[in-house]
Amino acid sequence: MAIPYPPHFSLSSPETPIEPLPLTQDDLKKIAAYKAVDDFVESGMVVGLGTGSTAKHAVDRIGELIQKGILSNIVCIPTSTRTQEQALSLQIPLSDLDSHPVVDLTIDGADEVDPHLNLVKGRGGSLLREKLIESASRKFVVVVDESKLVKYIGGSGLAMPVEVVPFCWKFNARRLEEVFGYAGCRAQLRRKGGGGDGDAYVTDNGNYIVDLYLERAIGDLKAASEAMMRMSGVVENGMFLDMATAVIVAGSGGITVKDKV
Ligand SMILES: O=C[C@H](O)[C@H](O)[C@H](O)COP(=O)(O)O
Repeated sequence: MAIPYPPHFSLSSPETPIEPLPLTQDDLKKIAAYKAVDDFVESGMVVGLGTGSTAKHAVDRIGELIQKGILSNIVCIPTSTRTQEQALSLQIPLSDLDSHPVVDLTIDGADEVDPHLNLVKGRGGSLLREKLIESASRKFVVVVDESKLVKYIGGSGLAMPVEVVPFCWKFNARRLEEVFGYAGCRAQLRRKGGGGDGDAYVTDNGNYIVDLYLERAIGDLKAASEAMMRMSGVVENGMFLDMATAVIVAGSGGITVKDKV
């Protein structure tokens, strides 16, 4: 059941009642991200910082609570250079997995969430560092607006990202199309600016991304993920299976928290 929004997201007050404006998608992202920080982050923790337009709000909130002295003795591990820059600008103390191999909690967004809390991630290009840090996390809390909920992985019809080495990327793109031909797979190199003829988009790790577009369900997700990871030159894939411990969904009717069962 959805929980109504907390008071600090209220758009009106008894003193100054106003006609509530409809919440934008970014408002919903912020609501989910703030709830995750307020409910899960505690002083003394090692916290993984996700990447993307939803995770950005969580990083802002952590920075704010540190500045106010509400959170202390925290060290954070960013999942991308973009998040690292944001955290540095907020004076959030940073570390990495080499120094802190066990992470208490990571908060991150997702591109798709299925009913079993399996995820697609990486449309922002940060899947490899995200999977590394989220796999090392005791808790992995996902924050999304309701548009990210899908019936099955790939069900949005949008990209399923696969990070590949630049060397012979076309060969690997063709192999991915062949292996997932039964799901009507089309593989496309991600390019800067999203156009069809620009330079290849390059990840923080110097790799390329091949986006898979599926016409039908890919079937056994674990088998599909393993099939990708068996290909030389495939570095990581955007399916995050059985990793999320909780998903916070903000929708027009309120916040829903889905826990892993
Ligand atoms: O690489 C990017 C990440 O996996 C993001 O967490 C994911 O793409 C969701 O991003 P957003 O919150 O901007 O929709």
